[in-house]
Amino acid sequence: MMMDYISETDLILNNDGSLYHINLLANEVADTVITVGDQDRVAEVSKHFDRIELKKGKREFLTHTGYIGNKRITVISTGIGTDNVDIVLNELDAIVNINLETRQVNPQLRSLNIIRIGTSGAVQANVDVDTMLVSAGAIGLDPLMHYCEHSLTANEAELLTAFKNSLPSHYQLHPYVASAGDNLLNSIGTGLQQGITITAPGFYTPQGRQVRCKSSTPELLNIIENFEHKGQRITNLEMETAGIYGLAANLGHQAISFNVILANRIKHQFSKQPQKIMEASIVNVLERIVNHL
Ligand SMILES: O=P(O)(O)O[C@H]1O[C@H](CO)[C@@H](O)[C@H]1O
Ligand SMILES: O=c1cc[nH]c(=O)[nH]1
Repeated sequence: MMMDYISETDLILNNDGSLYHINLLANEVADTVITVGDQDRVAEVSKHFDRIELKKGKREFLTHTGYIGNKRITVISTGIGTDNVDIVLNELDAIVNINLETRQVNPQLRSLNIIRIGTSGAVQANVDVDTMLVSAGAIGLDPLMHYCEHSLTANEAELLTAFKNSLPSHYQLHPYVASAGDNLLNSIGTGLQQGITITAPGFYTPQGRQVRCKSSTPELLNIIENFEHKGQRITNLEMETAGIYGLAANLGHQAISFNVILANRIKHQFSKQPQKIMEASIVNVLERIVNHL
């Protein structure tokens, strides 16, 4: 009997042997993977490649793999939210760490560098619109990591307890904590403003926005702005980082999230030049990858 056989319904392959959603084969993923939310941002990244060897896509998951000099890079869109992060990270991991013919985990595991370039809203007055911020850690208010075994460092556990204690007891929120990969934080993440990022399971009421839906957590933004733990503050809100950090750690990959700050929620400001600041941020992150990875 084969050991640890992963069944046809646990890991679904297309007829060409590619992964069900992301539609990629084993040799089509580089060790350096940039994730972006927006499909249109994939080409905004790959236009800086010297050579593109692959363009493939299915649903919101568009992938370009290519080279800058000798550095092979994959850029893939996740779409919005950690439900999509679950798909992209599990399928990327399956491509590099599972033999798709025998359906067994490879004896030698590959560790990817997973680098998010996304947009975000600041929750501190001193985090300016049109700047870029690295998430040293993330607090997930989405449910993803509650379905995956994960252990916490002492610092992560303390942060989680402190954040839980800051929430009113009637809030139905179940936070988790995950951190950036140390190797990436200390290489391509240096020299930029850093902070704690909250990953929300939505853009409107889950991020404290008041439009027509009446919020059941009206103090949330204020609590987030004023939360402090050992001199650390929550800096920004978005919708993928905690899931990427949690799953990457669980699967043995390194991850880092670069947040392009388009909104300042405290000052009620929104960028007047989102494309321009995203373009500059992409160039900045690609230079960091080429020079330090
Ligand atoms: O710009 P992206 O990468 O999509 O990231 C942010 O923007 C989307 C919301 O507008 C969410 O996905 C959020 O995380
Ligand atoms: O405020 C913002 C801006 C971008 N993305 C988010 O999720 N929130």
